Amino acid sequence: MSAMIQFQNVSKCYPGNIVAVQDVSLSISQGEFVFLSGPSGAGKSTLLKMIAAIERPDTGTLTVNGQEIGQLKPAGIPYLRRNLGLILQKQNLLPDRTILANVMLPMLVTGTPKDEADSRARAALEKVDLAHRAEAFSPTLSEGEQQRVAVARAIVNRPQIILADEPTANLDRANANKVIDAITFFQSAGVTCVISTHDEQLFGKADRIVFLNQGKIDHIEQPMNGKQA
Ligand SMILES: Nc1ncnc2c1ncn2[C@@H]1O[C@H](COP(=O)(O)OP(=O)(O)OP(=O)(O)O)[C@@H](O)[C@H]1O
Repeated sequence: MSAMIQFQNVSKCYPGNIVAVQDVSLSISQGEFVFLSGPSGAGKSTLLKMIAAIERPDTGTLTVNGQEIGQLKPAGIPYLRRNLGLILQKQNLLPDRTILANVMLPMLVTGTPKDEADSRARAALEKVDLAHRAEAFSPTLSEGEQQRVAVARAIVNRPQIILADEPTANLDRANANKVIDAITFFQSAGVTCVISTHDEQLFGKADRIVFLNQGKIDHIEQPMNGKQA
């Protein structure tokens, strides 16, 4: 399978000489489900931010869907992001719009006709088991339900890649599983998923778990066959 995301000897420092990522080489195939794990400060969020071109590598090359992030011109960023579904710990749902309107928003921004946006948003809410709350406002939803809305919002534009930064932090087991199961549903349809997590109980659901420590890859596990790479 072709590489959807390829880090080659990538390093990244923040101002003040803070080394966040050090010489990381990692190839993620199209349709793969990868968890990034490791202690706080290990560099998980920084890797995700570089894939989304929120940060750029200082050295090395990072290629996402055929585009080299370090060479990306400002005009190329919306195109890259159009193919990414981002799920963050805090979802930033608009509190004064319905759940349906929140999920429709990314499609309306990219010019999808309203009727189509409406039906695709309802279908996405169905997938995260929230179709019955379409007309509700986000402050009336539990944190777990809001996170599932964020999953629906991230996938409505049919991205090729889903990036999630600790999407199950602060959720109880049942809600954490629902969030991951919703993401897994889209991954089974061929979407590449890269998710940072501390939650070891989720590890069995991934193709690979990349353990980071102090900005470097410590080791990689493949839970399906128990092999260590
Ligand atoms: N904007 C920033 N400016 C300066 N330093 C930063 C910035 N963002 C992250 N860092 C530092 O870079 C290192 C890697 O941080 P990063 O957020 O990637 O780690 P993480 O593995 O995602 O941690 P956590 O599990 O706590 O979210 C840390 O030392 C962090 O303090």
